[in-house]
Amino acid sequence: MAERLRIVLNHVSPKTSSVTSESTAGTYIHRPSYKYTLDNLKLTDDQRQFYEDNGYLVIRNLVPKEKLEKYRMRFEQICQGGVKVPGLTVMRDVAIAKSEFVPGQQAITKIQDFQSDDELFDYCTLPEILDYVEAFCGKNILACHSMLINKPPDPGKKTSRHPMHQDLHFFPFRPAEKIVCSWTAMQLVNRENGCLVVLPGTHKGELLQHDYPQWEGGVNKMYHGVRDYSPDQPRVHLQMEAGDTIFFHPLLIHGSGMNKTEGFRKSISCHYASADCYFIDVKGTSQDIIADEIADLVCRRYPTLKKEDVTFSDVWKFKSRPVRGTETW
Ligand SMILES: O=C(O)CCC(=O)C(=O)O
Ligand SMILES: [Fe+2]
Repeated sequence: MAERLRIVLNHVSPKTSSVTSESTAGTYIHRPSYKYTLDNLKLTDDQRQFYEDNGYLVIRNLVPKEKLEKYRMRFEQICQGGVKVPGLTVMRDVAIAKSEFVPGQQAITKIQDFQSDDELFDYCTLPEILDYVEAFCGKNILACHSMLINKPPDPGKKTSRHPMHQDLHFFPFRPAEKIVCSWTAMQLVNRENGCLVVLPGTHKGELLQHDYPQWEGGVNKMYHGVRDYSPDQPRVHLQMEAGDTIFFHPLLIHGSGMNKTEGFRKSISCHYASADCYFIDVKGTSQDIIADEIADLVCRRYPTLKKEDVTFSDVWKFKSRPVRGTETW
């Protein structure tokens, strides 16, 4: 009987590796072992297995176009200086003097940390997205890192590229499988304007050493890349339409290409973590350099703070907001 059950279950679920456990009734049953996803109602078996194997999943047409238009308009208002958002980080391109909205100012490549702006933070609270996030983080979800990325037309120096990296490099919380990024294209994003590039399966590896790449034309602030990255590994270029959303694991190696068009390429993203995540001390690890850089940035913004008082963990706790469930860090 047990042998027959084993054969039947293996036959039904040939793609999932299985572990054998003994049920209370004493019968051997087979449960698929999943490392990167939780039991959930949202993902189909194929989607779940795809994420397990590849470390990412694209859901087409997930975010309504009207929402994207609202986020775009809010971004424009912020860039024009009409709205001040407390805590917002504005990043400008190293090489491009021509801004999209305010002539004579360095181009804004990214705004980060819009947790205190209800209009942009609306993206991080969308039920369409959180229903998927539950499959990775569980029921108590914190939005911990929000970004709107505005990849500028490349000035010919290739500075619009985003080096290949793992997002976990920036985070002092674990476990990695309880963290996920949602990244939504706000327009057509393709190889011409610099789509996301991923190395499937790299989420199964370790957190690697990151540095600023040695690029001739300069590198944008915080654009750390994987050291000794081998460009020969299989890579996938993800062409996406407005509203298409990718969910990906924080160890997945990814980056984005040069923007060869005349327009700014826009996407919006949020990293989520389970409220059950715990903090680690990054002293003496490969994350030391990013912790130090972030502490410098915070001290420049709040000059009354002393660097030794700014802990990497506190910065992340400060930015994070519960978006499903009530638990927090
Ligand atoms: O949108 C992009 O170009 C990629 C951005 C990214 O991966 C990041 O900021 O961590
Ligand atoms: Fe990233």
